[in-house]
Amino acid sequence: MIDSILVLNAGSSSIKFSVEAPAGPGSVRMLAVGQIEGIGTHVHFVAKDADGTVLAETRWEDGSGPTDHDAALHVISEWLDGFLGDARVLAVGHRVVHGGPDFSGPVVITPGVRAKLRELVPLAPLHQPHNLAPIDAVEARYPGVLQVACFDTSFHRGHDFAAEAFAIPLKYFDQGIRRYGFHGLSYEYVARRLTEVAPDVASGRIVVAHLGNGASMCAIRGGRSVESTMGFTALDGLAMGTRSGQIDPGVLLHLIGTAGMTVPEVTRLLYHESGLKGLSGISPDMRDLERSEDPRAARAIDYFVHAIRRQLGALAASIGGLDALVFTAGIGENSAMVRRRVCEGMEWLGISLDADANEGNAQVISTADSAARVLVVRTSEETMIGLHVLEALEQAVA
Ligand SMILES: Nc1ncnc2c1ncn2[C@@H]1O[C@H](COP(=O)(O)OP(=O)(O)O)[C@@H](O)[C@H]1O
Ligand SMILES: CC(=O)OP(=O)(O)O
Ligand SMILES: [Mg+2]
Repeated sequence: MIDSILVLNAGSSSIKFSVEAPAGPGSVRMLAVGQIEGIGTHVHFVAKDADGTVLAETRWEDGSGPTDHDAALHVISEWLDGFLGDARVLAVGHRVVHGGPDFSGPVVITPGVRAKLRELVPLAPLHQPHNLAPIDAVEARYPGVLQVACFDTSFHRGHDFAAEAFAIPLKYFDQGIRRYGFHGLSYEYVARRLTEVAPDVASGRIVVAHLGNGASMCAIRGGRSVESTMGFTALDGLAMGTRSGQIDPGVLLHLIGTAGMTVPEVTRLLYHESGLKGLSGISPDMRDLERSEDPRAARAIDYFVHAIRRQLGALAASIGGLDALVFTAGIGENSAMVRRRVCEGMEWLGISLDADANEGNAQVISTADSAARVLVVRTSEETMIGLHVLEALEQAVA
């Protein structure tokens, strides 16, 4: 087995991983990739090799599978132990959702860094604890190995003040109460992929819709992030699997002030009980809602699509038009229905969808004469993390 870089990516409903081999300066070769997805709903483990051949797969339909991130990490570690055999683990890269004001790029994890990342747990309760737990597990399994944290927030640093600030007194901005934006590793990867799959528009005005269990959108111009729908936390913007997305802060004042709810209760409401799950009363999982004939499922999807369309208009305004719209992540890559409904009636923005290409999950799903290109790009936060880790390894030996 080849000396490898291990990548771990804990999302809100999944843990994804990959094993990458350094393949010369600035490039990695994927040896294996896998995930446990559907934590909390239909939990499913799969690992594949570079050709997509399934190396291992388990579906637990009877509720006996891992029910939380800790248990999911255990399943993945056991599989990785067998896969890696006696290979040397050169370094481990972790997705860490919140980098706060201090981390604007990947960082080698030291006890001091680890402590700072722990302080950010309240700002990303669905992610940060699950991003940090594997750091300790890896240190116990491979003592002293180089570990690198790669942040969802980094790609968005450098936004203009108007896109980064809240209109509250400036001292709060200075205290770090800003719009950080998330899913940055995914957007960074998609921006790079566009230079390969759509080089003529890659440096233009792009809106990327990362629609997974967590969902956000990003306006990109000249390959750089200009604006994100997510803010101080990964609660803002679009409605998500279990998160509310944008909400009038007056609602929170009412719930806490007049209705007497506690902060932990409101936290639970906004992070765990809202979004598609809260609106439908059925499931946070888009696949369940697409299958359901319950009108509440249809209304939850209506809300999800409406929020995306509204943000698409807003983000196109912030970059002065639209050269390409890109769909990515679990829903964006797989739900032709959501993509179709987002694009319907968007001719005013230059979008003309090719219905057959969309149904067939093609890479380009706009018509040949569409003024704005519409694409489906499979994201890989893991590849982006692998590349960042490789840079850190090269710096460590330089
Ligand atoms: N074939 C599919 N059709 C519709 N939705 C899908 C499909 N496959 C996955 N999804 C949705 O993708 C979401 C999970 O996306 P993912 O990017 O893996 O999430 P995470 O935010 O945990 O990383 C779920 O809502 C799931 O229903
Ligand atoms: C930031 C975020 O919401 O991530 P995920 O979509 O992986 O839950
Ligand atoms: Mg994700």
